[in-house]
Amino acid sequence: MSEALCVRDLTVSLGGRPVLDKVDLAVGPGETVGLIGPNGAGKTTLLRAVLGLLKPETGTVEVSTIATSTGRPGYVPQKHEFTWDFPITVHGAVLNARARWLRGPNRDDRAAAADALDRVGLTDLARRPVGELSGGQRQRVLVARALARRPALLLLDEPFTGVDVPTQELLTGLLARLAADGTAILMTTHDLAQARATCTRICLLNRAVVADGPPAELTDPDLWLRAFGVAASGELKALLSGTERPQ
Ligand SMILES: Nc1ncnc2c1ncn2[C@@H]1O[C@H](COP(=O)(O)OP(=O)(O)OP(=O)(O)O)[C@@H](O)[C@H]1O
Repeated sequence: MSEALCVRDLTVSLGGRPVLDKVDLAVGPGETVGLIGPNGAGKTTLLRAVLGLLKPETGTVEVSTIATSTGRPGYVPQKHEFTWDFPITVHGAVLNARARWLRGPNRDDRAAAADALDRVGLTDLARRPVGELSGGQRQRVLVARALARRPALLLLDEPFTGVDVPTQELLTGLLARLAADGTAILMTTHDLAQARATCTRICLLNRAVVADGPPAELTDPDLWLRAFGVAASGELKALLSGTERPQ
């Protein structure tokens, strides 16, 4: 398999209700795919299914073995999913992402943690307890934890939510460098401008895949009507096509 991730015909139900319906999605090395859809569309569920945390009703999820050199894809969850009041430093939280059952960290683990902290600009805060960090700093800890595993497939759940402009720029540059180095990236976002700036492809999801293609090609109002139940506004289309907002 040449794709880092290949999802085929994936159907998932939660609490007896269908949440994903026959989803097909592939992400190749070096691609950055934005998963966009309304609240409740199934974006997080799709990431969780890729991580093997949910059992599909039908369909398959294949993650290339190259993409799992450390066992699983890298995963950046939403900030509220991490226990921030746990008494651990930034360095400890990142090193911990490489923890193995019944063995302490080795030299490679320490080097990977130091490199991940450096990439997200947190080296100076390495000794700070995670509970004392701001929202944007916490987001960077979560990214560093994922990067410490040196994944070839990186999944991010709304990485740009609640972060300031410098942190957005840091993350955008970091994702671009990772993609240039061949990392396959799949991220959910509600930030269309950020998606256009960051993603080589956008997958419009509303339980099923409504469209999948380069951002500039997804300007058909009907696609947005089907994905969000609203017509694509001039602003939305301008954002996606990279043109100025119409007056
Ligand atoms: N554990 C669960 N049990 C039952 N239903 C669930 C469970 N988790 C999620 N759902 C439902 O599945 C649907 C998809 O949820 P999901 O979190 O994947 O959406 P999302 O696209 O990530 O939404 P958002 O943009 O709001 O984060 C929602 O209707 C949600 O209520």
